[in-house]
Amino acid sequence: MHPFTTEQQVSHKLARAILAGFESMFAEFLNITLGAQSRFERAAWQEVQDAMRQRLQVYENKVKLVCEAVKVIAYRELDHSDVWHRAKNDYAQLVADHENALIAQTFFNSIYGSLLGQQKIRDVHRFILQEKYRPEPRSTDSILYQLTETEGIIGSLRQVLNVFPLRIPFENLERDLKAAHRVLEKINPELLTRQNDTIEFGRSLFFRNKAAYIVGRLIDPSSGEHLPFAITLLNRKNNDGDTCLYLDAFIIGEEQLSKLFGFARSYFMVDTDQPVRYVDYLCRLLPNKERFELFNAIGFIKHAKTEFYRFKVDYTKRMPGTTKYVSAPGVRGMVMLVFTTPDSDYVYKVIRDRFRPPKTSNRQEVMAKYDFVKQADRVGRLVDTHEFNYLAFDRQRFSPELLEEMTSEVADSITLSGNALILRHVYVERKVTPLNLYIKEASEQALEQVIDDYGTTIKQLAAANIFPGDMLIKNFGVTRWGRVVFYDYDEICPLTDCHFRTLPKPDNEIDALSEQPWFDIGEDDVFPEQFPVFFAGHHEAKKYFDCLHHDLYSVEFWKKTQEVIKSGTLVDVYPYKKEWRLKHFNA
Ligand SMILES: Nc1ncnc2c1ncn2[C@@H]1O[C@H](COP(=O)(O)OP(=O)(O)OP(=O)(O)O)[C@@H](O)[C@H]1O
Repeated sequence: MHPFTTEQQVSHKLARAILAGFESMFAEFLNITLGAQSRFERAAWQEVQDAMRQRLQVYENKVKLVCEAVKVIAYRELDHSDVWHRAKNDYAQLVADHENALIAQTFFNSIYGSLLGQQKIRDVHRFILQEKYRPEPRSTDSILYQLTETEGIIGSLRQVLNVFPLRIPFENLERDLKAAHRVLEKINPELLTRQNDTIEFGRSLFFRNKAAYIVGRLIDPSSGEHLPFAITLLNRKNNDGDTCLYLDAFIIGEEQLSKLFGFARSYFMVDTDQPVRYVDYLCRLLPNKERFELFNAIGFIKHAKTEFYRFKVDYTKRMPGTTKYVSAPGVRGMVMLVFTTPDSDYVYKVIRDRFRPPKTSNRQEVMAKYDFVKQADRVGRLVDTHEFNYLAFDRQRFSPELLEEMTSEVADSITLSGNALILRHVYVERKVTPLNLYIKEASEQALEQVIDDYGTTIKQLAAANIFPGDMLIKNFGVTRWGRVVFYDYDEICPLTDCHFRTLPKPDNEIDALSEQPWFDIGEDDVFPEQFPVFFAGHHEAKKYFDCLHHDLYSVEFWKKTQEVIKSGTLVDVYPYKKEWRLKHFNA
């Protein structure tokens, strides 16, 4: 007698097919990641950009393929709830001892969600909230090296660097170590006197853009206190034309490391098949970062969404009953309805059903712009977005004003069902202080600093071939570290698509006095001379900008930047302060 019913057999096949799909997805993701070292050694920066984009596609492409296979396997039973319930249990058993069970479970959720429509999703069919599917702490020994500091911190630094067998030699390691000594003397002299600390660091390098990082911590064995660090390796050609390594920075402390893992930066490539353990470890180094932020930082953006959902549910449970979702502070968007709670670190952005004039784009175009940002090198200046479909909220948690606005402005994106308000489509972003609000409260010194950084942001984005489109200061925000970032993406585009022009001179009085443009303006035309309008009503801010970034008003600046981009030059952006860069201390 056959031990299985047809339905049981189908469930088991589904579980196996999805697991095979997951393994194949993971292998592709890993293969691209494993190439990071060679791309770094060859200084193949264009390939670095291409690989980053390619890796972002792997998950969704694989989900599509597996869905097709699953449709064939499931056949008549495709929408049988109990078949999927059993498939989930079978899958749970198959991945019980899997190194990356957590990510594999997310993959199952993605397949189920894609095939059955997110609306049908219930917890019995996916791995999210049940306690038994929550992450358990595991040992991180297998991903770490430990050394005991016997020759002082600089000697240990030499030992750490020798652990990684890169194909290119150091240009002059002793010079760099001396420079590191001088930096520490200035920034943290106490560290130079420490003895017998344990130095612990990840076995895998973290690659991003043109850099490779060693990430770890110094542990004081007597007190158990620890201090996270990152070592930055860069490369360049020496006088003989050979590509050589050099140490660019030895960054120490949680604040510095936190900036390195900031939400406006691109994703790291960490060549490991144990990413979950890396996240567990990074959580130890950066206790102020959430798990989903760290999964995101190393490129597991789909699994980061599962972790975000857990975080959101737990956070909401802890929220006092009186705390409500309200409109985000700042100027209301014409395209986006944005809400948050006063204490939350995140905002939710929903595309409005109708855009207010003068906006002329549509939902698809806006989504394409947000997608463009996801694929771009965000150079630490574009806030990362997490796109969700069918994200559920407790309706009681919305303030009456917001609920009213939502039912009239984003009715196409919400479903009200009992106590739940389900957002069919929403972007989640890290909350920052809108620049227009920040400058109202800023001291003279803070104002000068932030306006300087606003100009630098525009320049860094330009160098990375990104034109924000709408550069009004209300569209920029300030992070808790005082960095300016951009968050309004509906007019963003590649800089090389823009046509920069000088304003034509009127040759008669009627034209000169006209309030409307009297000359033809193409869709891609941009007139930098008009940029001072971004400061409408902020005279002090404009004064600093005029002084520090006057070049942004000239067509020459923009055209020159376009030429540099077209020549294939990729911008250098350092995710740490100048003071930490050793080059300033080289003798
Ligand atoms: N990440 C964020 N952190 C804090 N506030 C934000 C964030 N994103 C948006 N906001 C707030 O929501 C408002 C509208 O957001 P956003 O600029 O993205 O919408 P929009 O409709 O595209 O705007 P616009 O009408 O300028 O095109 C902002 O002015 C700001 O006050």
